[in-house]
Amino acid sequence: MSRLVVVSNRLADPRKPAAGGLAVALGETLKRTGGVWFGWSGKVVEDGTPGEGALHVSQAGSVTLAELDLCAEDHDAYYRGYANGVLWPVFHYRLDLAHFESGHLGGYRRVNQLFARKLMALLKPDDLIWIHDYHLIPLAAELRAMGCGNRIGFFLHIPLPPQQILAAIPSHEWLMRALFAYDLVGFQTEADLLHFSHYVKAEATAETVGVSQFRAFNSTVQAKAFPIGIDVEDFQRLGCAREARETFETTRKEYSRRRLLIGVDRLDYSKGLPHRIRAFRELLQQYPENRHSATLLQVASPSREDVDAYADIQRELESLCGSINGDYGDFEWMPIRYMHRTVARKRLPGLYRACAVALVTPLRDGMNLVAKEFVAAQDEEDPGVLVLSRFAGAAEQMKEALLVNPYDTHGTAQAIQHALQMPLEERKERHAALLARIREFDVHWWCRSFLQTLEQSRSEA
Ligand SMILES: O=P(O)(O)OC[C@H]1O[C@H](O[C@H]2O[C@H](CO)[C@@H](O)[C@H](O)[C@H]2O)[C@H](O)[C@@H](O)[C@@H]1O
Ligand SMILES: O=c1ccn([C@@H]2O[C@H](COP(=O)(O)OP(=O)(O)O)[C@@H](O)[C@H]2O)c(=O)[nH]1
Repeated sequence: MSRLVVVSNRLADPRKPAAGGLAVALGETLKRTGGVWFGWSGKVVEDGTPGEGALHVSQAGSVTLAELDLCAEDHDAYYRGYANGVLWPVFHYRLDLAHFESGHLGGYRRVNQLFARKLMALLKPDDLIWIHDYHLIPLAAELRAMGCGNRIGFFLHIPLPPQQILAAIPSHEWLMRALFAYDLVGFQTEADLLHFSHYVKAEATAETVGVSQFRAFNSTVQAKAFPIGIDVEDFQRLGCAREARETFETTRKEYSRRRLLIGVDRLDYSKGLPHRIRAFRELLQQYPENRHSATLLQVASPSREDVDAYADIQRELESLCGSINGDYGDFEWMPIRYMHRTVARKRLPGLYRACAVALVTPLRDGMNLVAKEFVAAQDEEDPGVLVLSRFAGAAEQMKEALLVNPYDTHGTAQAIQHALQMPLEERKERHAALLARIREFDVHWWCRSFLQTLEQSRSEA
């Protein structure tokens, strides 16, 4: 069997807990398969030379970690400037937040070339290479230019927007052409795949070959949707451990007279946090019976704080929470408990289980693993209800949640009220259907089906 080489910007020791869906999912995948995990070390070297970086190789159980340092100039242009200042907002349909600067694109290309050079030195001819996410779209093209003949797959963890939005990126042709250096490109949803298909047909006169192959630029790439999942059993085991049980008990005790709602998100404008808070205010306004009983626990995990748009969203969120607590709260009850910190993963199952309703209401999200974790953590005899944005990738698979349009404040408030009032039988039915689906399409299904398809593209070739 081929060795698996996973490449992503963010990596984490798979033996330790991680925040952020990609690190969590890849850690769980690699713990099983073993192999190499190559990525940025998380270290930024002040005064380092652009295009250079030290590589640190270490062993973490069955996984070899290969971690690359980046100099401050490269990191700023590649991660903050291009990946999170252009690709993240545009791919989340937020052209208004994108800042196009040619220097950032230069840094993005330089870091992808550096990744390619350092990775080439570690590769064996039979390795199966799996590259992840928007930070590294051109990596396969750089590797090919250096003579790499291995099978290379790519998975995009974030949405792919419609052609007209993608085309606003000044270098969109170059970026999308780079996808044709892969053997297989995976998306989170059928909607993303459709956008890819429209784009390559309209902008690159691509032809479809067979069911899921696209031919353009003298290359053929296979493209398919592989919705990412979680390790349901592992998450449920985590829920039985001491820390999760303690969290459950203390939360239940502390809020014994309340109905709890939970939100767990990175503090990111794509997560729709201000919209959610406004819908919660509307709930208190329209359905006053919830005053003094409903409490929203909102975890907002710090993220990308050096990008301006993230500082803006933090200010907006904090001012909204403050104004609702000021308007509605009293000595006995505060409507919102807002935490600007990362909650340890081992505590999350207990927190989710203590809550009657989860609010997962992004304006746009690749998948959203929190939605799946909330379902996995519930007591099957008395489950909580998931209120889920129709614009999260998870909505394609999780139709038994209460699907909402987060831009519709009134409709979202109505759905929250429905969730709080839902009879036990209906909760159990919806939960059982959701649990069955996240079990069937778990993280191991995701990994297996992607890698089998990539392997098959090898035998076809
Ligand atoms: O690495 P950061 O800049 O700190 O950001 C954390 C990760 O955020 C994004 O996660 C996405 O992947 C999840 C798993 O597939 C998916 O459920 C979620 O909808 C996505 O937003 C990003 O794509 C990762 O690269 C980041 O590491
Ligand atoms: O305080 C926090 C916030 C998030 N997470 C984890 O980070 C991941 C977030 O993934 P998701 O797909 O929901 O969104 P992303 O942050 O990747 O966009 C989930 O596994 C969460 O359990 C965590 O452990 N602690």
